[in-house]
Amino acid sequence: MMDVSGVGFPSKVPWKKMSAEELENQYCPSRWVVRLGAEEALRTYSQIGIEATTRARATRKSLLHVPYGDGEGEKVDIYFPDESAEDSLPFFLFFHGGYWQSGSKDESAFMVDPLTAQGVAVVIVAYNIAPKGTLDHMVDQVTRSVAFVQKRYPSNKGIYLCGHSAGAHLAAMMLLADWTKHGVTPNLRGFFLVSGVFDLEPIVYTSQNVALQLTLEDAQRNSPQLKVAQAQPVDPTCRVLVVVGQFDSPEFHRQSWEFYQNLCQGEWKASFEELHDVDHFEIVENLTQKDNVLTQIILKTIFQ
Ligand SMILES: N[C@@H](CC(=O)c1ccccc1NC=O)C(=O)O
Repeated sequence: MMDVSGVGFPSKVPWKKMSAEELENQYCPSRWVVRLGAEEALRTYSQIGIEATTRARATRKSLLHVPYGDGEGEKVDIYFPDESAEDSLPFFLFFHGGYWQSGSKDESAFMVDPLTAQGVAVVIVAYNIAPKGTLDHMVDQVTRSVAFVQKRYPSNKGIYLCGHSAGAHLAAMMLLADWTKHGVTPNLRGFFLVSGVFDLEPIVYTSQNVALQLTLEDAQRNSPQLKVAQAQPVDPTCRVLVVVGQFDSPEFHRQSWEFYQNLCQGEWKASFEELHDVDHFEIVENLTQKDNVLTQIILKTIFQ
């Protein structure tokens, strides 16, 4: 493909100069894991997620499989701190990753233990992954899940959205949501966008698109990167934290950094963190631990 940036300048879209093989590699997070082989990394991630979910369901007060809509699969699990009023709490919503085609709420309750221990209600959101769901449908589902939490807990002490990888994309789309058609403006106080993808165009040219079937137009319509600098925050004090792991691929680093820069061009109260010594999966696995840096950043943001 042609480099449109001019001779001697690094391209603003380096992926357009990559071979198909290199692009595939850049967008396959498990291949960048250094501590384990790719398959073992994926297995470990899923095992830690399942263990954390089993523990959360056994030890925390919870409401499981609560419908946020009429569609099959439109369910959330809500985990509460012990002995607290259910409604006047900060609510932390988590959207799992898996390239919009794998993962589920039933293996994604990573952060329930350390956050509920500090008085935060945690909501793990399910959405219809591909090929059942299209990306437009997932974005609509996630929007309705956020509106549902606000309607059910109107005296909440803030709604915080966190997503990982593809889930970070879905969370980022909420920066652009039009709440008027949902009859409620959620009390959004913070976003934690962990190892996300914000410009979906390169995904169209990878094997991830076999299940997703994104056209270029679908990808552009669903790319917060192209829109966020022009979007108006509902609440200008709402924090947006963009986080990437040291061992995430260069393309994942570029996606996070450029999204952060676009947030700064708009009126968002954004910050950027590269987390030392973690890969695409450890960055979330470590949220099971209370003394982990990202867990602490999340708690400080909620209780600042
Ligand atoms: N097939 C992908 C899996 C993957 O990307 C992934 C798996 C679990 C949670 C997040 C992921 N990435 C983005 O959503 C890989 O091998 O890295």
